[in-house]
Amino acid sequence: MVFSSTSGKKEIFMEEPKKLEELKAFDDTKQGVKGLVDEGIAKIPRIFHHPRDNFKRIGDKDYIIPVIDLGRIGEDGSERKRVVERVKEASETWGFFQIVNHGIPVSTLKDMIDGVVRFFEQDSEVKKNLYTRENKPFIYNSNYNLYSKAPTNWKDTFVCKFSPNAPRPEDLPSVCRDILLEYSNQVSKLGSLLFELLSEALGLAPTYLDDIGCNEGLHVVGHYYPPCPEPELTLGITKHADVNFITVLLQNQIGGLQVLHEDTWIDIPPVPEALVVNIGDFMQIVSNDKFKSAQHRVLANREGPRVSIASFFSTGSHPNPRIYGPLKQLVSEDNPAKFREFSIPEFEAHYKKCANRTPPLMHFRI
Ligand SMILES: O=C(O)CCC(=O)C(=O)O
Ligand SMILES: [Fe+2]
Repeated sequence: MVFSSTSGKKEIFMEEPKKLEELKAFDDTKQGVKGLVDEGIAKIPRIFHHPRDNFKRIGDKDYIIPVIDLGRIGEDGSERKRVVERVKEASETWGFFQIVNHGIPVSTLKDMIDGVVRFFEQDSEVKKNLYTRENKPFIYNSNYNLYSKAPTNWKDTFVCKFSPNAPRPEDLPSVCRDILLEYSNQVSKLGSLLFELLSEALGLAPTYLDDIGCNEGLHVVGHYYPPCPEPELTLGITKHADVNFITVLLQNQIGGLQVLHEDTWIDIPPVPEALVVNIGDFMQIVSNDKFKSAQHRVLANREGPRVSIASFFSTGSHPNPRIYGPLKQLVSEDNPAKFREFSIPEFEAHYKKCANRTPPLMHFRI
């Protein structure tokens, strides 16, 4: 499962509701936001207008979010301890950190970004044939929740589902098939290491989170944010939290990603060769609020395209008999469970019905 949720607070999305016919006309082009930019529009359509918020903004190339070097953790026990401590602190404070020397070769990172660019910049008549809102192993469209009340984002996206069921190679587009297979393989190994470090950061055995199925689902999502003629009117991705265990994000050099921390938007600037890791709602729930699933967003940009690849680690899909809730080891009389337990089918039913109004963190909170 991969989901994301917008804030649970009541938000005024637009002065007037989005008009179905405008959404449909945009969807029917099958050319996404990139198609609008290719046409040379100078003003963005109304469906992309977002409300402003009143949060402060700091950052602009300040490296506030920790950058953690994973380089020597295999060789040196005391180095591993220090890394686990930093992962713990970042997960508790920010819900976000960056990692360097993470084991994925720089050439693979570069090839993956190039592969996403190749996909979105291929011949539009060929790409059009892949545009879909059906549940397939590889889904390309613009705004998976286009027809919801949420504002429309200035981006196009593909989702590729790698596990629990691996796609057949022929399900993947040939322009980026090889690198998608290579990158997913590498990021999956990195995910296992991150779950070990996060387990240790919670004071658990290294395999604990893996054993409870946090690492069974992997979706690799390619985002393409075309340059925007009126970036102050819209967003690349509206404020949301990720509804999974963790996300590993590769971004190109354009920037725009921000995390909301105590009513302030903080930039997460691109660091060469680094990957961004963020905690999702499920991790906040199993950690009983110790780790934070932080709200984040992406600004639209005059420069571009911004390209990012988000790898979502989550539970596998049906049948998953496990019950999720705060881990028994992390609750006590003094620190009682802050969420009630739920099954995945129960979670999915809730999500389908009203995720955008009540994110799971609020719905399952005691
Ligand atoms: O593109 C980015 O930097 C963020 C993507 C993101 O937040 C998401 O896919 O959930
Ligand atoms: Fe996200």
